[in-house]
Order: sequence, then structure tokens, then C-alpha cells
Amino acid sequence: MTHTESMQRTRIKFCGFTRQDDIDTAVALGVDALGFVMWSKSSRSVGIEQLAALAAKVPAFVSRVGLFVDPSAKWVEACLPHLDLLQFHGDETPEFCASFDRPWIKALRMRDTIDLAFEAERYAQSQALLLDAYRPGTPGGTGESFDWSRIPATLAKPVILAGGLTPENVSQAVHQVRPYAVDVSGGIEASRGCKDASRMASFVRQVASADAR
Ligand SMILES: O=C(O)c1ccccc1NCC(=O)[C@H](O)[C@H](O)COP(=O)(O)O
Repeated sequence: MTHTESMQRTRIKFCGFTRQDDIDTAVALGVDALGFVMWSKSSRSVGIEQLAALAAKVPAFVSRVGLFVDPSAKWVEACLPHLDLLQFHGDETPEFCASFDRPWIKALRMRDTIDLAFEAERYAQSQALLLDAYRPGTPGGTGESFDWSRIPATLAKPVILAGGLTPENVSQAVHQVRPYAVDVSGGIEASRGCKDASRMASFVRQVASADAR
């Protein structure tokens, strides 16, 4: 059964926050989860002090998600007090992902050879699988989409659809895939790391209208 058949709305995660004003806007729009890039090679990354300051002002019942790419255990542990959920974007093993005292999701890049049923079994302890576009050498945040018809109608884990989503295409994406959640970064930005309030609002409206279809 898809989540829509069970009458659940599509959850929304916005990723790559660096500014308090953008977080305030997203929270006011009712966004479910806010992502912080804890990978220093990203132009959207925040340091631990910035994470602490931003995360402290996120109200209850909005998830603070930390995004990691092949981190050390020490780095994840340092970030843990400010996070509700961990998102792993590299080649982390299931054992590594499960070794922290937080729920977690695994991002999978949709390379041609990927076997999603196998990955769902492999990452069985994850809360969900985030499916993202594959670009060699770039672990995420590419702003590129992939062919959504490659996602099986049923999968053992909830699907978070990511990769190149925008206010312009998210309604079609939700209608076609019926994911548990959608995740966006570049599609709601004015510039790298800076969100655009009107694009954030438009994205949320488009998801709601797709849910109502
Ligand atoms: O945003 C980054 O710079 C980034 C770097 C390394 C791994 C993941 C990264 N971002 C993840 C996301 O923002 C999203 O979860 C996802 O990749 C979708 O991004 P976009 O295609 O820009 O909507």
C-alpha cells in the first residue's frame, strides 16, 4: 500500500540550511524536517557551533537532520546533541550507521547498477531510504533528477525522493512516485546555501496540491 492510499500526507524535508531566517520561514510553512550539511567539503556545510546555534532554535516536532559523507564516528558523536536524525550520504556500512544513538536514513545514489531491493534489505535498520541522482564524484546536492520510473512500486523501506526537485516538478513527482517524503535543497535556493522564501512556499503548496489530487 502506498502512503497515499493509507491517507498520509507527503512529508517534506528541506536540506542545506545555513541561515536562521530561512529556518524560520521553513518552520512557519510547516516543513517536517530541516537538513544541516555536516560535510566540510560542501559549500552548504555548517560547523559545529553554527549547527548548535541553528538547531537550538528549531521548535519541538520539527526534525533536525544531520547530513554526513563517510564521517568519523567522533564527528558524528560531536554533532549528536544537536540532531534528531542522521542522514548518511557516503559508503557507510549498515553497522556504522546503526552505531549511534539516533534513528537514521541512508541516501542511495541511483547509479545504473543499483539494486534497490537488495539495498533495502541491507539497510533494513534504517528508517527510510533517500533516493538521489547519481553524479560520479559528487555525493549529493547536485540539483539533478533521475528517472523516477526506476523506483519499484513496492520497496521494503519508505522512500524519500530527492534529486533536482523544484516547485515546478514536485507535484508530478509526488503524483508519480507517491513517496513517503520529498527532499530538496537546490530547487528552493536563491543562491548556494541561501533559501528563497517564495520558492520554499511554492514547493510546500505544490506538495499539498499533489496530495489532494
Ligand atoms: O548539499 C550538499 O552540498 C551535499 C553534499 C554532499 C552530500 C549531500 C548533499 N546534499 C544533500 C541534499 O541536499 C539533498 O539531500 C539531496 O542531495 C537533494 O539535493 P538537490 O538535488 O539539490 O535538491
